[in-house]
Amino acid sequence: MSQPLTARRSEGLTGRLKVPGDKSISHRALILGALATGRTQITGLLEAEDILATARAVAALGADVMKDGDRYTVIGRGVGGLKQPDGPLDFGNSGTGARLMMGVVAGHAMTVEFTGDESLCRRPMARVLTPLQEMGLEVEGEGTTLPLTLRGTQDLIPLRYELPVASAQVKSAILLAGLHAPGRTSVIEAMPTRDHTERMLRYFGAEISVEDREGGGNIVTVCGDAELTGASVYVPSDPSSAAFLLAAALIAPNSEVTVEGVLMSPTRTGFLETAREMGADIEILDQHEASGETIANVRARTSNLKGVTVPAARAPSMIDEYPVLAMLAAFAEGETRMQGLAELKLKESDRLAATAAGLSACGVEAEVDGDDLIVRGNGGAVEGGAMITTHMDHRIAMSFLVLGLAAAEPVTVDDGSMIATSFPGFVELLSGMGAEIG
Ligand SMILES: O=C(O)C1=C[C@@H](OP(=O)(O)O)[C@@H](O)[C@H](O)C1
Ligand SMILES: C=C(OP(=O)(O)O)C(=O)O
Repeated sequence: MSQPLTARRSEGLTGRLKVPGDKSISHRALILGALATGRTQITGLLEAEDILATARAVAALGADVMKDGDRYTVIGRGVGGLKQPDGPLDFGNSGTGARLMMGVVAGHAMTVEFTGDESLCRRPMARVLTPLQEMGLEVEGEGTTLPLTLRGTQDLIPLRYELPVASAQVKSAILLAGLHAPGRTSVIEAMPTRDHTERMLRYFGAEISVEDREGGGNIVTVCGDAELTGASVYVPSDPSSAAFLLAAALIAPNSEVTVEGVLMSPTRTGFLETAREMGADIEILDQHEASGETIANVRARTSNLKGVTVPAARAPSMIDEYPVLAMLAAFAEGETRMQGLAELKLKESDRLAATAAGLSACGVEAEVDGDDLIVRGNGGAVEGGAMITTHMDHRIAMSFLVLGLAAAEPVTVDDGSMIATSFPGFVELLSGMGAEIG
């Protein structure tokens, strides 16, 4: 059942708060925990629908997943040791969960049906299936969208693969399959994407190397027949979730908000870099290392913003933040052009089209020009007063609710229920900052 939500113009948003754990690291902690021998303890795991779907999937494959207070424990079955599940694996709305687990199932002699919700069943899977089929995975039928039945094998062949799209999900699926293949599996990426799989694999004891690729990017190589050992994982706050609260503070008058313990991996900080180029008053405080990642407190204050050009090369480091960046652009003076965003058409919805349509409905000049998104702000005044179609997309819902906090008229999103897929507590945290939302 859809749950409309409305945000009204609010002033003086303030607070020092934490957002839930990083979604990418949470998926990987559960998956590597299941593939390791022994006990993996995870603190700060994101308890959102996408992650709970991955937890159910690894449990269906034979790992023990237990919760005790705010700590999760996974008892793994070792690389190649998972068992045939009794029924289909349902990944709900989550592209990451489905695609990474395809890499895992590829390395086991089992037949597994993968499925998901209406949005996930529209998303392209060939990008993962093609390299995994080269390694030995079999796919029943001709389809390349879920539901799909996959047959893995214990005799995977190692692969050297050049990514045709900048995608951490594809890279990770191949590396996870590579754990099961004898020899070295390499993924060549022209643009560096988030590197959480590589970092965590090394932390769990896999042999993995990252070399510079000539002309830019990386060559990531994992050694097969790997053994992983259970470890303790701390999940820092998700920078993609933090971006919504920081954006709200930047556009709502008289606001100052600090988000604590945010993951600051350079593969994830494109939003902060771009917002600063737009003139945002953002400060990075108390930066330090924790569990092999850099984290910091991030403070944002109401700012006068100006339009900028965002180069395509920055896209992987802020791929999920473009819809909310577009909301900042709506309040900026002048044109913001976000370049090279073909991948955004393939997310939970076509985010380029959904963002441009929603902004136009709110009286903001916005258009899609090929793979670019263009937003023309007029320096602070946004009408609002629209009902936004979210197309089962959590980030579209959250972005337009943020816009509504600073628009002249209230903004309603047709369905806020999908927010729970990545950011449980979003509405409550904003309310706690003084926002009129509900
Ligand atoms: O690897 C990951 O955890 C993710 C990678 C990105 O997708 P792509 O790999 O498709 O760019 C991102 O959009 C998604 O939210 C999480
Ligand atoms: C694209 C996203 O996630 P996924 O691909 O895992 O569904 C997202 O969270 O914005």
